[in-house]
Amino acid sequence: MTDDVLLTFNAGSSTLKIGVFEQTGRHARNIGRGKIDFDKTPLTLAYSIRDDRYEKTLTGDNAENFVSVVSETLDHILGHLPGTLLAASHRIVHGGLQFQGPVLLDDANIERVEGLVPLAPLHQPQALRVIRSLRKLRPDIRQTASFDTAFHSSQADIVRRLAIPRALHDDGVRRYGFHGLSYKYIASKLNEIDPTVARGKVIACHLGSGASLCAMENGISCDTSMGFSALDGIPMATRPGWFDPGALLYLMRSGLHQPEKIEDFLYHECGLLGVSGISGDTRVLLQDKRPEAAEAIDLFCLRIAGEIGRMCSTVGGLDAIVFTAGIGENQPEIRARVAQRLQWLGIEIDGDANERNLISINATSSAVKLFVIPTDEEQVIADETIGLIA
Ligand SMILES: Nc1ncnc2c1ncn2[C@@H]1O[C@H](COP(=O)(O)OP(=O)(O)O)[C@@H](O)[C@H]1O
Ligand SMILES: CC(=O)OP(=O)(O)O
Ligand SMILES: [Mg+2]
Repeated sequence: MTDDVLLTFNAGSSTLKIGVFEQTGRHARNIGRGKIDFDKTPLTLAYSIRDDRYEKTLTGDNAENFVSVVSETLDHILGHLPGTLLAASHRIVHGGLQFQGPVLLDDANIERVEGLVPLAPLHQPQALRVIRSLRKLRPDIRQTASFDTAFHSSQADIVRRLAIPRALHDDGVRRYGFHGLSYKYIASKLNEIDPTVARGKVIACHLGSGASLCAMENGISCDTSMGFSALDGIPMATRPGWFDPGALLYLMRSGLHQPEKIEDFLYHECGLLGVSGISGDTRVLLQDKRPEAAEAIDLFCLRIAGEIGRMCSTVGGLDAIVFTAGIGENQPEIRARVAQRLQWLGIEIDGDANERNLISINATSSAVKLFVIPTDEEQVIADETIGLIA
């Protein structure tokens, strides 16, 4: 029997990922994971704790009756927890200027998080609906928040500045950057794997359906590819990455008027899906023989390599590249193509190690080390929570 158990919630656009952790001193140890996939019907909660696996069909509905989804999920998991619940902790994408580290979610902080919805209109509400439902169902459960933007608050003011009038920057129109919980995990894991390299200049590539890059020095964020919103930077599954605002003005004059339509276009119709016309999933595109599929992958790799080049100039060099998240951890072909485009930096990949998804994938002669490190945002949320309430 464990005394204190933590639940983490990572609410994405199509999934709710759940982590179960036990507190061991000042650390959180993972003992379970679960997921609800909102694209699948009937809605099913699948999770495991230690060696036991559970699956439960939910009667609640993603859109209509979300409180009931949370209620059923909570009842089920609480029934199988090997201890008492210390806190329910959430990944929140946007912390704005206010949140630079984890916080307790009291009513005032929930209001502040709510106030940031316009900055992350597709991500923030996903976490908030879980938080609000839990608050309603079980106000006695302590809730905490860990922010994606917080890790980047170390960046120099000039890196965070957009070239627009100063007053707008002061009002918060600036580059924030995201996927910070993932980068924090990568920085700490790299420090275990290769402490010398971790003290140097490292570019981590978080390549999931949302994708970004982060340049770090001594484990501290110095630059990142996402900016004011999670639309900026490199192309993603269905988002374009940097996209000339002049082209957007042109589209608006040509009939794309309503903000909701523009938002839907930018978040759901561009990126790999838009370029290929086939899919936003690299697994599908790499199997497809049509030239549009190959072109989408090629553009993705070109833009990743280009962004790495730009960031080398921010930190003044490069010691290692780390690949992570769904694509970074599982797609050797994409890692190989990015590395090939960076041969001018003295980068050489070890083809065999790369194919096998090993942790270290550079050739011994490579001027830059290359790593594949599976990310774990839930672990960071759990560790931050223990630090917060200790
Ligand atoms: N097992 C896998 N093998 C190859 N590619 C994968 C695998 N899993 C995911 N991917 C790729 O990663 C993407 C999803 O990454 P993930 O990090 O899970 O995204 P997110 O957390 O943003 O939903 C998929 O669209 C696909 O391109
Ligand atoms: C910030 C962001 O893009 O997150 P995700 O990758 O979960 O969509
Ligand atoms: Mg993700």
